[in-house]
Amino acid sequence: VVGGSNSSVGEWPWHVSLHTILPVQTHQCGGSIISDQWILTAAHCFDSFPLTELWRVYSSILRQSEITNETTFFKIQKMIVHPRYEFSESGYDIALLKLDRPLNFSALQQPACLPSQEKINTEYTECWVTGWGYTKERGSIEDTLQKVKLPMIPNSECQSQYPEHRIIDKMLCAGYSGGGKDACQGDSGGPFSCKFENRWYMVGITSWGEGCARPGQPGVYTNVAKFVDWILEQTLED
Ligand SMILES: COC(=O)c1cc(NC(=O)c2cccc(O)c2C)c2cc(C(=N)N)ccc2c1
Repeated sequence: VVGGSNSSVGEWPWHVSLHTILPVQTHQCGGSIISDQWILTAAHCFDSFPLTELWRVYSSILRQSEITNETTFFKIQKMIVHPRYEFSESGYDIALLKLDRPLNFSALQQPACLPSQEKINTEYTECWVTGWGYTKERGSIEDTLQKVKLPMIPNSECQSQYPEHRIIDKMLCAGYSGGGKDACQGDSGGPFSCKFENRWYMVGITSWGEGCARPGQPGVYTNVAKFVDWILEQTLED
């Protein structure tokens, strides 16, 4: 996250850290708890690491330095990448991870609400992106979970800022025209969370952007409301 600040303990209890263990263990992506056994994240996180055995899921983490060999983690029992995903910029950048065992909800690990289909995104005025990703384009993974408040941008305006891309209705955009605040590499898969009537909704999944925090190059997110049917089909079936 560029231009953000440190989160505090339990501020984003649905935000999890996804690590790969080879060649060395590292944080790769964020994810969000949506039920006691399912994590929502970005499909592009698995482009280079498609094997479930390579991944570990850490919940109730504020700092990456909390993670040691003794820290408990979840393994991935099942990985479902959206069938229409090809690469971030073409959309459908969404995946579901079934954990090897249910997690116990607590103040430090609990789900955010899935948005309702009809709730149009323009109603959200209090949205934040969070993550352990880079704080600048040529950056590195942050120790403390960062947060930054971002305004949503109408897709028409976002499309005009990305003339070489197709900004589809299954994407949403957020950021300041002057840049300076944005998600970045390493924040992928994490939540774009919006508070509405005293509840937090998982409105977006951090997906892509041209560089990070550049003026006129907003962040692009998977529009979760457009995938709620798919999410329920895949997770209630089990
Ligand atoms: C693998 O890339 C990502 O996962 C990756 C690459 C990005 N964009 C880049 O152009 C970039 C950023 C930093 C370093 C870098 O080399 C690149 C290409 C990303 C940009 C944003 C955003 N601005 N909201 C969010 C997630 C990104 C994830």
